[in-house]
Amino acid sequence: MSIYNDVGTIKGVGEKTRAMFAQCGINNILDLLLYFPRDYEKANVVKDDNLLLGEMNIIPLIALEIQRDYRKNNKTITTVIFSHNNIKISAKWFNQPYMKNKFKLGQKYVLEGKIEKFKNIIYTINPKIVTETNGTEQVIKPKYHLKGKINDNIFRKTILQVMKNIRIKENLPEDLVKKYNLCSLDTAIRNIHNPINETILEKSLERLKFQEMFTYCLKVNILKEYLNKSTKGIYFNISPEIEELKKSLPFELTNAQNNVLKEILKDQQSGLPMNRLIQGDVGSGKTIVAIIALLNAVKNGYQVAFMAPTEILAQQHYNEVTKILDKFQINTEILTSSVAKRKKENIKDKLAKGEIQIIVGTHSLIQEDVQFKNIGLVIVDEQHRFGVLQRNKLNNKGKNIDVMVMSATPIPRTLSLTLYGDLDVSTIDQLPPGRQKIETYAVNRHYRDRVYKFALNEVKSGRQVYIVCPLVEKNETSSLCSVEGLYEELKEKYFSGISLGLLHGKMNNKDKEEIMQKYKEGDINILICTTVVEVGVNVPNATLMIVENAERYGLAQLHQLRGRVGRGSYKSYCILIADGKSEKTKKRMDIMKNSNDGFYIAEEDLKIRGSGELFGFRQHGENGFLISDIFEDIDIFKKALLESKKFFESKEDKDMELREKIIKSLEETAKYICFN
Ligand SMILES: Nc1ncnc2c1ncn2[C@@H]1O[C@H](COP(=O)(O)OP(=O)(O)OP(=O)(O)O)[C@@H](O)[C@H]1O
Repeated sequence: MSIYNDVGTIKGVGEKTRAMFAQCGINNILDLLLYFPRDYEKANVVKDDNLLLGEMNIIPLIALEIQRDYRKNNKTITTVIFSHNNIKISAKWFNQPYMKNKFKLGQKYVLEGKIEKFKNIIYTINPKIVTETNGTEQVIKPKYHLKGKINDNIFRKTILQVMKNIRIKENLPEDLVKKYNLCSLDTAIRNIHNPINETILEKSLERLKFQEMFTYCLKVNILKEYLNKSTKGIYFNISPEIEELKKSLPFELTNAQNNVLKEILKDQQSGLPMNRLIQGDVGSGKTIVAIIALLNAVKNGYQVAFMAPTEILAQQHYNEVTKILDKFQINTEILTSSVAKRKKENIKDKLAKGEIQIIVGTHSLIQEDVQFKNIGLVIVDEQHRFGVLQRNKLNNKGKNIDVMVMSATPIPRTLSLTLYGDLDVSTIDQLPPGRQKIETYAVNRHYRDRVYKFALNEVKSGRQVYIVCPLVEKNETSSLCSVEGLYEELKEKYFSGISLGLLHGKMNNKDKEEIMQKYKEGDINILICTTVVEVGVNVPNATLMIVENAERYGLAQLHQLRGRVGRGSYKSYCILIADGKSEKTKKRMDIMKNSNDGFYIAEEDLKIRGSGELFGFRQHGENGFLISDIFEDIDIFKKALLESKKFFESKEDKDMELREKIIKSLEETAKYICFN
């Protein structure tokens, strides 16, 4: 069995299942193996008296009594009483009357369920019947982030089938595996999908994270060297239109903006390819600096591409570019997935002929078959993604073009030096004048009434409000707030007669844009949304940001969210509704209350997180890493960085062929883990 075989070749995977896998982007066995779980469900295996209240337990029982069904709140409730070591456990099923037929009095069973206690009654709701427990002390089941009809069971079965027939070869240098006491790649991949116990699971995660970060650092090194070698770039003149543009702005650039601009223009005049990261705190005014760089490249006769991480931001950048550069008569277009097919073809055609000078789009601009006549500068607005691979691809679009990366997330200096090790870094370390401190409060759920009344007052004074929730739809099994649930709850109770808008990632792009546009124009007063608004959205009239379940977010993310207000001259507020009672949550909320400085917050965030939080799963590939979180796994990252440097340097005098082999193997698998 080869890892590049189609999933359809796996025993038990027919056409239908194959199509289901394809919906999740899984086409071959490698895709399947690298589709890591988003979380694990753990259950304690009860032997004698080690029953854990409030936890999932797998527990052997004897059926004592089958009670008659009854109805409550429109639900049929089925109850069977069991005993375990003389403890009575009442198992209840909702709307599953057939469950009682599965038991015979006096017989032994094994059930899996969360065991709770109310007064003197020990009970479990909707437990499952378990057939095997493998004799272990704990059962750990992976949970996957799956789309469409496929479920965890089908996924697990298929993975187990593959594991029977595959051996994964070690591919890290032997001395590294030994030095850090890492488990083998084979063990890691097997246990990530089918953990024997928690210790091995943690070792497996550690190994894969190390590998992912080691590979990442290696790529940064390779890219850096490549960029250093490709010395010939484009020579740009300083166009007189820059001064004209600056004069036409309704504000003066800050010193920090001017300094960064100088660095950019120096790069442009140097005749060497620019590879620069522009960092700045939220609202520091990165966009205008980018637009000036665009203008200069265009006035030197080159085409430019401006890429944003989301469609909303691409649209916003497009509006800003066309507005600010209006009088310079530059042909500017936007290319995103919501552009109609014919128009898209037309734009691509014009780009290839050089008839469009500025193209704004999402990151997919580089994936698509977009050809340029003479591209000279690419600006990448990178959000939280550290896309070395993507940046590498840019080099295929033109010979030694200038690349400018804008990062909207303040990153601790220690990290940015390595994450963006292939780039020169400029920092806009000053906010435009007149910005007021955003007053920040952290409250618990009991203050919600006051918070919403406060929101109402803001709206009555003509301002606008954001309310951010972690979920899109209501989920009966979760106490987290959802966009749809909150909308239902608030629309009559607090906000009747007020225009509310909903915005989340499950909406199609056209609807998202429409809502955002309405909000910008002030037709929507309160926007209830998920973190799709997180980065870069600019609505100066918005003055209140409410974050529900604030304990769920990282500090960098909260800071980004808060940065959506205080963008105009009005006094602005951020209210974090956090229910976590832990010391850590309290500390985190305090940092938010006491500081508005993104770089300081990022450093503090890093300190609090520390190591040992190996379960920091992100959605599949969200920030460019499949399994690692650069903040939470900082300790592993440091080791990987050190070793990658040594590894790279030890290969210094080796020939280019070897280098290219490494790059090729990294890019072919393109998912950080290479099998051989
Ligand atoms: N020097 C300045 N003086 C006054 N206002 C400015 C200045 N520079 C930019 N602005 C304005 O500040 C606002 C924020 O700028 P911009 O959207 O570029 O921020 P940003 O750095 O991209 O922040 P974020 O990362 O939050 O998107 C915009 O409304 C912009 O017009």
